[in-house]
Order: sequence, then structure tokens, then C-alpha cells
Amino acid sequence: MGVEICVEGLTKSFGHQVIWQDVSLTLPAGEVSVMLGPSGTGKSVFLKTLVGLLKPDRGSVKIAGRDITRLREHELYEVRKLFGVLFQDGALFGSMNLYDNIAFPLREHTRKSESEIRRIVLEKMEMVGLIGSEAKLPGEISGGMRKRAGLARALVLDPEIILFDEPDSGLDPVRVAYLNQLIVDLNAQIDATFLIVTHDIASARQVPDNIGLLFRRELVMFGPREELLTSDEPVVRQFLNGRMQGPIGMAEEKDAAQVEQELAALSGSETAQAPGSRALTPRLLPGPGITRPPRWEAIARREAELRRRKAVADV
Ligand SMILES: Nc1ncnc2c1ncn2[C@@H]1O[C@H](COP(=O)(O)OP(=O)(O)OP(=O)(O)O)[C@@H](O)[C@H]1O
Repeated sequence: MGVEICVEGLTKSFGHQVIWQDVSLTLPAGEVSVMLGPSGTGKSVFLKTLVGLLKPDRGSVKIAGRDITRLREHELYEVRKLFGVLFQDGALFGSMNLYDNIAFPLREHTRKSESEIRRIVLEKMEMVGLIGSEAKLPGEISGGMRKRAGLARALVLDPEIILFDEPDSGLDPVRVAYLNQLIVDLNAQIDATFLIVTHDIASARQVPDNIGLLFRRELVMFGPREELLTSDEPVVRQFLNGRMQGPIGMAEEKDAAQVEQELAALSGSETAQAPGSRALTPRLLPGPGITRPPRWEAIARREAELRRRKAVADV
């Protein structure tokens, strides 16, 4: 059923460079969360801290009630078995075919027989649509297939938590759409807790239950998707609408007076220019034949209520 990850007061720096400070959030068990933020705000560092690859300066990361920031290396090794991680490029071994790449964690971390390994590898390859490509080398397949192979490998140990580091990077929009559907379907099927780091706003709008945004060394917001999509917070709105006007600048934050001027100009023209900017994009549903977890009813109710309130406000 996935496990909850509870982060409290987390701070990370490298030397004098504070990456983010006092980050607190709860990734609810079995739900899909997305972490957004301009480049360099420390999203990858956040993923690595969750899995115990980096030690924070302060704060705690409780996974199934255990604070992993206080564990010794051999205890961490056990906790890491709860995780599946999909790295940006799939992180496959170039000299191994897809079958052996996907079988690798099972051969490394379990004592399963080769016939049991075969059953599991083929089951996961089927889940990600790669049956028939067992003998191919990573260099012989497309970027989208490499991501799916990386995902199959992340699934073989039946993880309770899956971390995705920019799963959509380098993919065309159609492949991104297929991958998003795969993520939603998988989440409904295996019920693990998912955290996705992405720059793709269309994905962030449709796929998760929750969205977080890192900016200026802080977690600006973290909450249900529909709350962020309809939020008035200027950083959130600028990011979700991919605009230049707002607090986020090219390299660093902008001058306060400039931001105020831009936001004032924008509020006068926004409704006409960008009517969809607060739009509650429909949530991507699991495909036909896939049973929806019970929380889908609650999501549908929350969204219907927001739409009702918006309709009343628009009258
Ligand atoms: N091991 C490390 N040692 C020192 N600095 C690091 C280390 N890892 C990351 N950083 C620094 O931390 C900052 C955040 O990096 P990170 O890769 O997490 O950003 P990001 O938000 O994932 O960026 P992007 O969206 O461009 O992938 C960067 O300034 C980076 O140089």
C-alpha cells in the first residue's frame, strides 16, 4: 500500500551554499506527488536526501516511522530496499541487454532462482510494454524505451516508494503522454508512493495528487494538486504558467519593485490573455480495466466542489 514519507525541518547545504532550508512536507502513502522548481533549486538533492544518499544538516525524514537521517549505513541499506529510483537516463548498464539490466537488482539483492527471476522480469517488462525487447542493448533502443526499462528495473523489488528524476526529460510530447499514462496506471496497480521531479508543467498539472514547489531555498508550497493549480501565490502561478513575469528570474530572483510592476501589469490583462492560467486541468485517469484506488472518489469530490465554487464566483 506504499508508505508515508514525513519530512520535517529539513535543511541541506554544501559548504556555505544553502540549497534549501526548513523543508517540511508529508508524501501521503500510495499517492503521487510532483516536486517542481527552477533549475538548481535542489530537487535532485532532495530526492537523494530522501533515499539517504545525502545527509541533511538538520531535520528528519521519517519513512514508515523511522528517521532515516539517523540510521547507520547497514540499516540504510535495508531501508533503501523500499525504494525504486528511475534516474534521468534510466541508468542502465550499456553492455547488458534489457533482460539482464532489469534482472540485476534481483540477482544482487535476493536469493531467488533464475526461473523466479525470469517470471518477475517478464512481468515487469510486460507492465511497461517492453516484452519482445529482452535481448536489446540500451544503445539500440529509443530514449523512451530506456526510461521504461529503467522503470521496469525500479519495479522488480516491489518497492513501496518510487522516485522519478525528470522521467520526461528528452522525450517528445507523445512519449511524455504515454509515460504519464504508464505512471498513473502503475500507481493504481501497485499502490506505491510516487515522487516525481519534473519541469514538464503539462505533466505536473495532470498526473499528481500533490504538488510542491521549491524556490529561493524554500518549499514555497506543498499541497493537493487542485489547490496549487488554483493558487494565487505569484511564484506558483508564474511557474505553472511558464511565464517570464513574476518573482522567478533568469538566474536568480528579481528585484522586488520589478516583480510588483510586472504583476500589476499582468493582473490587468490576465483574464483576457491567459484565461486558462488558473484552470483546473482534469486529472489523468487510470486506463480502462484498471481498478481505481479508493482515493479517486475523494479526489473527484474535491474537484467537483472546486468547480462548483469557481462557477459561483464567475457568475
Ligand atoms: N554533491 C554536491 N556537492 C556540492 N554541490 C552540489 C552537490 N550536488 C548538488 N550540488 C549543488 O546543489 C544545487 C542544486 O542542484 P540540483 O541538481 O539538486 O538542482 P535541481 O533543482 O535538480 O536542478 P535541475 O532542475 O537543473 O536538474 C546546485 O547548485 C548544485 O551545484
